[in-house]
Amino acid sequence: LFSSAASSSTLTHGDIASTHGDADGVVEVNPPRGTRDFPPEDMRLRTWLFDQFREVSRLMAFEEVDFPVLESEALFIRKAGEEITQQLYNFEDKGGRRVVLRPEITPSLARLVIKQGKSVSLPLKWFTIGQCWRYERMTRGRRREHYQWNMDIFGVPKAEAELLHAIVLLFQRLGITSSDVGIRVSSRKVLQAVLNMYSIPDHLFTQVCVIVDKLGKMTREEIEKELVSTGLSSEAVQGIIDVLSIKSLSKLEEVLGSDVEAVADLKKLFSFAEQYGYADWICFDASVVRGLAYYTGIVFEAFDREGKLRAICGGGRYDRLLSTFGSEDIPACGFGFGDAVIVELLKEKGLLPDMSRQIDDIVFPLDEELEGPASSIASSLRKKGRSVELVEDKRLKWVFKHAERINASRLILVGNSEWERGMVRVKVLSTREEFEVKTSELE
Ligand SMILES: CC(=O)Nc1cnc2ccccc2c1
Repeated sequence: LFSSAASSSTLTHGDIASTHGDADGVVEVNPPRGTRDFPPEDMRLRTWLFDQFREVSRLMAFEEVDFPVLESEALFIRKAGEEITQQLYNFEDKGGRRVVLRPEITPSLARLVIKQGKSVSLPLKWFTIGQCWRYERMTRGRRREHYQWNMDIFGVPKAEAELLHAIVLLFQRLGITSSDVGIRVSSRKVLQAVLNMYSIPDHLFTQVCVIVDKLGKMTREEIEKELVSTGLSSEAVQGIIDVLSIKSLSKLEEVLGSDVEAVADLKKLFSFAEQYGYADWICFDASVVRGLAYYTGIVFEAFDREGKLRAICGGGRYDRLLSTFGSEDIPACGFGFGDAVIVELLKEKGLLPDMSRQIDDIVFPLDEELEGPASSIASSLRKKGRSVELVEDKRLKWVFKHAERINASRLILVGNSEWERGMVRVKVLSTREEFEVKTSELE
């Protein structure tokens, strides 16, 4: 393309559009289906949200890690029928390798922990904010990508209370209260205990979890049908549904007995919640199982108490994930917090922060031969840490309007008469006060 065009006088739109554009020559300006651009205003909101994620990670003394968005497909092949593994954004690369755009972060975390092996001392407290992908038939018009904040703890058999604290701290930073949002907490060991009561074989456990996670999204009949199709007896199905509708720990204790691990774990967690001071944020709800196959213990998800939105975040314990990758197991727990539902919630609650631009100084030469001096003023102010916009070949009227639009604190006008006296004119936009100052004393 460029070689042919370069031979002619200049590269024209036609040369490029004919290769990249469609009939009328304009290239498709929208991003691929199900994906988003982040123009400045949207990017300011995203940066603000991610800064809250980072600050909470710092408060919790977690270390930041990162991974490629591209991963081996093998990391996500699981047989439990999860929606997330049935919508892999997968393909074969030019080297014939089966790869995916990752649908979640946890398997990458596990891979790095295994790779780091002996060279890292436990416990590990790692966080990352990363884009995740799914290839969903656009019939449902849902997004194919989102960003997730992940917080994970490796090497601590009981650390879920720390994760819940991180989630509560995040909500509090955003101005969300425990009357806006709750966190449903349960344990997969509840379901384990029920399956044992009906002597259902262990290999059905993850499948049953994935199915009952759809409680509330599918009708009870559909769930019962799916459970029966995995080979469960109808009284086992009934027993599962009955236990999963329990909403109090004391009721659970009555049904399962107090020597069941699930009950002991949960009672301990709820007493820790009192000590952390977030007890009014959490509630026991046996129907919480979460839809990922690898959870083995405590699971939780945050929800809006008005019940208008999907889960805001969710997570749990996954003590057996590393052995599914052929490595020694290490106790682990973590959560994922998406960038979509939380923004919907903030909009609902009128909690979106002011996202307008803000810069410190606009520097404007009042005529052409002062462009040099204006650049030196801008340079010295930037060295002092001021954000400076250097404006040129505009009319003064435009500059005043522009200063208002981008919320500049000051307007620095470089004019001939002042410059000859080693001065510049400063206009403080908030107070309208205007004064001259020695160039050398400007800061
Ligand atoms: C509300 C939303 O955007 N959800 C979403 C969007 N993209 C995803 C991509 C991968 C996995 C989960 C995803 C979830």
